[in-house]
Amino acid sequence: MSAKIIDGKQIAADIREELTTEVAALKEKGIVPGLGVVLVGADPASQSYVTAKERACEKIGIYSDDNRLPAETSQEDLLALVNQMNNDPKINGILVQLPLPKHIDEAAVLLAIDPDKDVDGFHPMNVGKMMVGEEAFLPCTPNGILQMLMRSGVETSGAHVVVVGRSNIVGKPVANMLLQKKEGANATVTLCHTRTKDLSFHTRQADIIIAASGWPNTVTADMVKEGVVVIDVGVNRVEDASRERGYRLVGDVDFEAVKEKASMITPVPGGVGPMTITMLLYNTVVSAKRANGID
Ligand SMILES: Nc1nc(=O)c2c([nH]1)NC[C@@H]1CN(c3ccc(C(=O)N[C@@H](CCC(=O)O)C(=O)O)cc3)C=[N+]21
Repeated sequence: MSAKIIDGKQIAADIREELTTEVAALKEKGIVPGLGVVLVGADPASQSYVTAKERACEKIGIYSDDNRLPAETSQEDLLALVNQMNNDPKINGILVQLPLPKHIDEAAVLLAIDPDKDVDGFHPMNVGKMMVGEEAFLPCTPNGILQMLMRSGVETSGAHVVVVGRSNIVGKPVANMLLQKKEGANATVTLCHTRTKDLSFHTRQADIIIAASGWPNTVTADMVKEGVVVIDVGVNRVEDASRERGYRLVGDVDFEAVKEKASMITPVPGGVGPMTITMLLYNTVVSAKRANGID
């Protein structure tokens, strides 16, 4: 039997509709949520993500301040811009697109963002709060994954979740969030990575697999049990001359084969990606409300 496809685009559209209503109500009170976006350099994938984020802001009524800086921008200049946004009352959220050029210390930049405007949830203050289960801005991709599971009726409580990939922006935080003692989490979590011995031993035990390795075909059909729920976080560009853009997007999972064994699976594109952007909008609206003493 073929898996039910979890439609990330549709779930994202549902949440964006809720947010649009909320933003309109804020506008009545004279409040316009604002997002400051910073992109350093001209990486094509980063450019397309940032453009998608700005378009999404515009669509739901969030003001976005677009800052595209040359790759040679100094760390000092970048920190000055972050500081300026920290002090700008029109800006409720700050997003510095990662990765940054090698000459810039990423950790120093993330640390410079006001934790109350850190809508990416990457500041160590928010990472720490998330870890201990305190209220914090939650990172967008992991939070999008939890929302997708919840809204698709997937039971995480007591489920064995196997996460593949230990990045700071997906693997580590999603593992942490799923083991929190709260609704929509309460999972038993195994976190696998490049040094894991016998990856398929682990993935075959999984009720839910979250693939965030950054490589196509990391998870193949022989590595999963019948009925597994598969969340594919990968966004890999593979050359494809038949496409207008010259490439197509594939995830980290062998979708066509795995979907024959899974009970539910997310596609790429149209899965986790649209959820990531939506949770960024969500955090920005929450931040604007907090800044104005609402909630
Ligand atoms: N500070 C920071 N915050 C991030 O949230 C962040 C980042 N840096 N660096 C890179 C990753 C990656 N990321 C994606 C966002 C949207 C899609 C997305 O919308 N993808 C569409 C397809 C987009 C396309 O066609 O290219 C989809 O999967 O359907 C994917 C990936 C955010 N990231």
